[in-house]
Amino acid sequence: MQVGITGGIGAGKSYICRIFKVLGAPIYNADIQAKMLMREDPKIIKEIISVFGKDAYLQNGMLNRPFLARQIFSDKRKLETMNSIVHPRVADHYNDWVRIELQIHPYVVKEAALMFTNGNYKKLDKVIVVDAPIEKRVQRVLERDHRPKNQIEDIINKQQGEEKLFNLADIKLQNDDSSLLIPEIINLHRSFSNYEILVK
Ligand SMILES: CC(C)(COP(=O)(O)OP(=O)(O)OC[C@H]1O[C@@H](n2cnc3c(N)ncnc32)[C@H](O)[C@@H]1O)[C@@H](O)C(=O)NCCC(=O)NCCS
Ligand SMILES: Nc1ncnc2c1ncn2[C@@H]1O[C@H](COP(=O)(O)OP(=O)(O)OP(=O)(O)O)[C@@H](O)[C@H]1O
Repeated sequence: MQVGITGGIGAGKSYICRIFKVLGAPIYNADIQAKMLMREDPKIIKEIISVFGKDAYLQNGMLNRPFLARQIFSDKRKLETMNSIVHPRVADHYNDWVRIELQIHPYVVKEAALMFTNGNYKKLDKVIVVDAPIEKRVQRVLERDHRPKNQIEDIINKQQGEEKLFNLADIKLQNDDSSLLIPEIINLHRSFSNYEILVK
């Protein structure tokens, strides 16, 4: 079974994935894997340099994340170009990963900020949307990242199309401290672990 976890910036996707991980589920973090491919895949590196210039990488070959973040989160066209370079490769990489993981685990969790606008949710058996009040999300990201507040607002703006489709999710988790998350996640873990048996 393939479970997706999505939600806007700072909603708590990674926080919830850490709990699924403790319960034994393999987690695919699309943000992290995208960065790995952007650093290691020669074809992607070439395309990124041709669009964004040599400043896209630091001298040691690492991604120049603040530079790229300034470029793509303030310019819709550049964001779309970046998506078209990176997302197809992430999709292939995820497909290779999931084939192996599902041989040994009853379910996997894919964490990604984008899942509905690109149609990826259709390949997943269940999708969880994590949500929290906007002020809380901004506050969490201000504490987590060294990111200017206006960039957080830009990102929220760029993710609006995705948020409009959150009603397509199967499960909604409110991560606003108003309810206990861990028992809810343990229940989901139990039902996902038995999903194939119940469906068959
Ligand atoms: C520009 C980059 C290098 C900035 O890295 P940085 O560590 O500063 O930010 P981080 O990756 O944590 O992203 C910040 C927030 O923006 C969101 N975000 C990242 N990429 C996108 C995107 N293409 N569309 C919408 N939201 C995005 C993240 O989910 C997160 O909420 C990085 O975000 C990136 O490479 N993005 C493009 C690749 C991509 O689409 N990744 C998302 C998963 S496929
Ligand atoms: N319920 C919670 N209690 C305490 N801290 C939390 C909770 N949920 C999230 N956080 C913290 O808030 C910050 C943002 O959460 P997290 O990184 O999981 O969000 P995200 O949805 O994965 O964000 P992004 O889209 O930016 O990757 C993190 O520092 C995380 O540890």
